[in-house]
Amino acid sequence: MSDPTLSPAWQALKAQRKALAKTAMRDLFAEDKKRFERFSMSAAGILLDYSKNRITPDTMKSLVKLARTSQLQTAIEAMFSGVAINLTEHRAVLHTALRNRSEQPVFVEGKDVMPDVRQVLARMKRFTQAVRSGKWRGHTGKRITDIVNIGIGGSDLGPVMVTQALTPYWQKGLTPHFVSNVDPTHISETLRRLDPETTLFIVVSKSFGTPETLLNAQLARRWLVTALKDEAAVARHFVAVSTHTEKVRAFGIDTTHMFAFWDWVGGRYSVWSAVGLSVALMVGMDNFAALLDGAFAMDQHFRTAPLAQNMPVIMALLGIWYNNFWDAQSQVVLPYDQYLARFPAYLQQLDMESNGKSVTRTGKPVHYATGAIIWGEPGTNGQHAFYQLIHQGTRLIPADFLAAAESHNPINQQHQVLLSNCFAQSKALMLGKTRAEVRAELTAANLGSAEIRMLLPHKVFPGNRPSNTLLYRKLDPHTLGALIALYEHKVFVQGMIWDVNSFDQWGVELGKQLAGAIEQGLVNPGKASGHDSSTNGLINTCKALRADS
Ligand SMILES: O=P(O)(O)OC[C@H]1O[C@](O)(CO)[C@@H](O)[C@@H]1O
Repeated sequence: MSDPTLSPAWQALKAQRKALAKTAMRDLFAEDKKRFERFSMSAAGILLDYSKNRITPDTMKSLVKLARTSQLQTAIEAMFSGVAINLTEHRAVLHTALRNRSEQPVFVEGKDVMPDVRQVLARMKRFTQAVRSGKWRGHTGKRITDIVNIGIGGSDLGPVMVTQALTPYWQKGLTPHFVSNVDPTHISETLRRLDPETTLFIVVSKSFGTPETLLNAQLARRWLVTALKDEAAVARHFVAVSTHTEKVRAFGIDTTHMFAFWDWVGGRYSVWSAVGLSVALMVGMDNFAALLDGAFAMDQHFRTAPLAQNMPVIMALLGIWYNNFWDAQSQVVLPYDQYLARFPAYLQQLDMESNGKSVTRTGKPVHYATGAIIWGEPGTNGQHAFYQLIHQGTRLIPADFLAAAESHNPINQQHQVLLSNCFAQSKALMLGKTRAEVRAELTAANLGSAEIRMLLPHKVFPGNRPSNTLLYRKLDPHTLGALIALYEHKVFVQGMIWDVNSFDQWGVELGKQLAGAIEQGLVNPGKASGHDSSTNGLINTCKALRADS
């Protein structure tokens, strides 16, 4: 892949950015009454309104040209058809096969993976039915009431986000828990509330070598065996999800109670596999299948729609527009949907672990910005916390608003209040409030001229702050599946254009390596001296503080 910044499309975009520097979106809206129709589209039950962006039809044309320059269509086909596009790990990237609801085979190194995918789904179905119906019982014969997913990163964030998002579909009498942090407080506080006789642990780890997960799983295992006074109890209370049968066996989980997935599924793309077992237990396999269907619908759209009408492509290109041409450093995600409270956290891993890279796929340093900082909170909470900075701060922060037209909890008019806040925020960000408007308002409020002069600069909103709005009927499993797939593909498109490998994560390794030596320093007696002075100082102060207590 050649340097994207050298392409004519990149150069055209630079010129357009200059030309648009003084253009206000409020004027673009005034000039074009059809701006919403022009810059909105629907796919898989989701409407994307991208009219409140600093774009003209020419901008979009150049952005699409940029995508073409990156041979995006070829790359999309390569991903879907099992080419080993994760070059540093020599792996195919096939989360799309996990939700391939067609009869089409998907080949990895000449082998159709679909029979294995379907077989695991069938096993998940049998298992979830057994637990949900009470056929699968704990060691002492009691029904399972609590499910604890032990995993971290992709083995936690997907399951927890999706489970929470689908709360209205939960089976009565079952409660989910998620333990991820190696901080013993996390597992301890969870176990404190649980009854070992009725608790089922799902240990989820692609590698089955992640210390956080294994330590927490060992603690849980000890807690169970101590309480039930029988090693054999593990068989009825522990299942595993992993790609590593041997390691699961070595840990002491019967591999007949193991659900497999494959190394062509990245951790942060794995909720569609047996990694989603906690989701399937809570919402049932039919709803899990609807989640897969929704993702498949978005996959079909992504694979077949022309680039200019392709929702993930448009979102990716808009992200690049702000990231690389307007120097935006972050992207805020604002779900006006309480069920999506963990969606920003989920997207942080999806996006930042995928595109937080500074070398190209062939290992050359990049000289342009890549992955944005992703953050966010559900509306309206964010409004009362950090929106001040988005509206009047010095930084440009493109926003994604997400909202459902219909609530699962239609009480009084409260959902309309939520929606009106959502639409008002994107309108306010786009319009802003000019000096003249503020002056007129203050004058109408009968303020004196000195007071008006003092207040005026504080009350001006620059506006022209970009946002997308994603609107759907209701947050059901199908819609959620489509929504997640939309963001997955957005991340992929950006990675292709930036020419980074979105599917490895070497950046998490160094800290893991160093933690081992530091742990020795904390555990061994005597003063630590083998590190830099800061690290030695922290270890030794920690020991001194402990000795004093
Ligand atoms: O599922 P595993 O192998 O325990 O890994 C957990 C997480 O750790 C990471 O490798 C990064 O620390 C993530 O990519 C992954 O989702």
